[in-house]
Amino acid sequence: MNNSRSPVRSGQRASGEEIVKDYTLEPEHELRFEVDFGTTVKLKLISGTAEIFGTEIGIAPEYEFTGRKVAVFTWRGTCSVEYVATETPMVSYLNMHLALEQLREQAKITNKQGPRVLIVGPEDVGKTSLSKILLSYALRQSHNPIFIDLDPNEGTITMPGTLSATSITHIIDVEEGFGSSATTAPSMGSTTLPLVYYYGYADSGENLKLFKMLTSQLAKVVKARIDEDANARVSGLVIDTNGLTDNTGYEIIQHCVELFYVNIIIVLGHERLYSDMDRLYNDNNDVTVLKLLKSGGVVDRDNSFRRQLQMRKIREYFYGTPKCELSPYSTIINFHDFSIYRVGVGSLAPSSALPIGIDRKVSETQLVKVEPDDSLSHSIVAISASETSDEVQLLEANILGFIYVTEVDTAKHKMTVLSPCPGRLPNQFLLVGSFKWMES
Ligand SMILES: Nc1ncnc2c1ncn2[C@@H]1O[C@H](COP(=O)(O)OP(=O)(O)OP(=O)(O)O)[C@@H](O)[C@H]1O
Repeated sequence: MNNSRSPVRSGQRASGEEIVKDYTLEPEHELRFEVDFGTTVKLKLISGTAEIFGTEIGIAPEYEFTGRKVAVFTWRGTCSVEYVATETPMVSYLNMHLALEQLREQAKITNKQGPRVLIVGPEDVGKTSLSKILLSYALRQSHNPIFIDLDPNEGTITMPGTLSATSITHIIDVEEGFGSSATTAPSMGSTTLPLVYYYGYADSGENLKLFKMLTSQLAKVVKARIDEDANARVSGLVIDTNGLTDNTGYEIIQHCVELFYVNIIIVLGHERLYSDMDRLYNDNNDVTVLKLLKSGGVVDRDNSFRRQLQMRKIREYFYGTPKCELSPYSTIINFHDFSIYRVGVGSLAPSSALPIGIDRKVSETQLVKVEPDDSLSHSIVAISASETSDEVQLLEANILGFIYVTEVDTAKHKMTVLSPCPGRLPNQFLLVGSFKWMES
């Protein structure tokens, strides 16, 4: 087989019928394919080298994809939609990585912090994919950057609705994404990663005050980790965000730049955002604003596809993936052993439901105690690490894990919940957000 080309075989199974297709990729070409939920595409590299969002794929294994949009790229050298693309921005992404590596080498010499990269842009421009590429390339060069996921929509690391940080110490799995690589990262020093906060909303601007509060907490812990871990300090940070192109988005970007001492802002696929950021940081010598092209392969995902992605992520938390199945435990818990809270305005009854003359002033970060009833059924509930019921502590505490409320029995004051581990829940303080899931 010609070493400068990478033949790839893909097979799609729809209603039991298997179609096998062979593709030969020229150097710097990309095979792109979209797989619907309920359909499976298997992919096998026959010879040569290829990668998926920065992670190299092997020749022997067969990779399976469902509900995914994928690009197989080869330097040397399919599906409901598939094609071979000759124009990809991968060379500019590689150059970006090389520039970051130079900054890491400089940081080693000066014993300073490596690059702190913030990736911004509108929805569906490939921000998460670029994060994966930059992180995977850094890992291949024995660096372990910290990945900060500030996109609560998908819950790239654990659950939708979360804000998290993890150290990248394992390759990012091409089938499972960050999930397994992030949660198997070893903890180092006193600052354990992955670190997860429960924000409870899908959009970072939905409860801006809470978002800022949680990201500030996250930044404190990341800073502590960087202070005690020289490799993390040199490797730097890659921060992924969700679509931030309006005024609230600009506020979030500036907040993140300050919090994480960001020195490189990468704007993907949005001219106006680039020129606004460039103007904003023009006088700031510490921050460089760069623009990179959006890959032609990035696909818009409609609300229904995004919802399916969220549901899959929740399912995977409890039941694992085909490669690593988990068996969650169903447990009955008493109402009086737990305190359940909701955060913010959206959780409250309308003012018209309050007694006449009672005024209600609710802050976006006010906690409201929830008395369990049927409305709690099918909710995803986070177990807080807080040691007390103090409002600030509860809001600022990280998350120990999640449970799913299967059923609420108000007569017996009991709830049936699904938990990833057997035995008692690790804490009595629970937080409920806006995410519901129907176990099927
Ligand atoms: N080069 C490519 N070829 C094919 N599909 C791609 C390519 N790059 C990204 N995608 C797919 O496009 C979709 C959107 O990409 P991605 O999640 O990286 O965008 P995003 O900007 O992070 O989105 P969000 O708005 O959720 O933050 C994903 O399903 C991803 O797998």
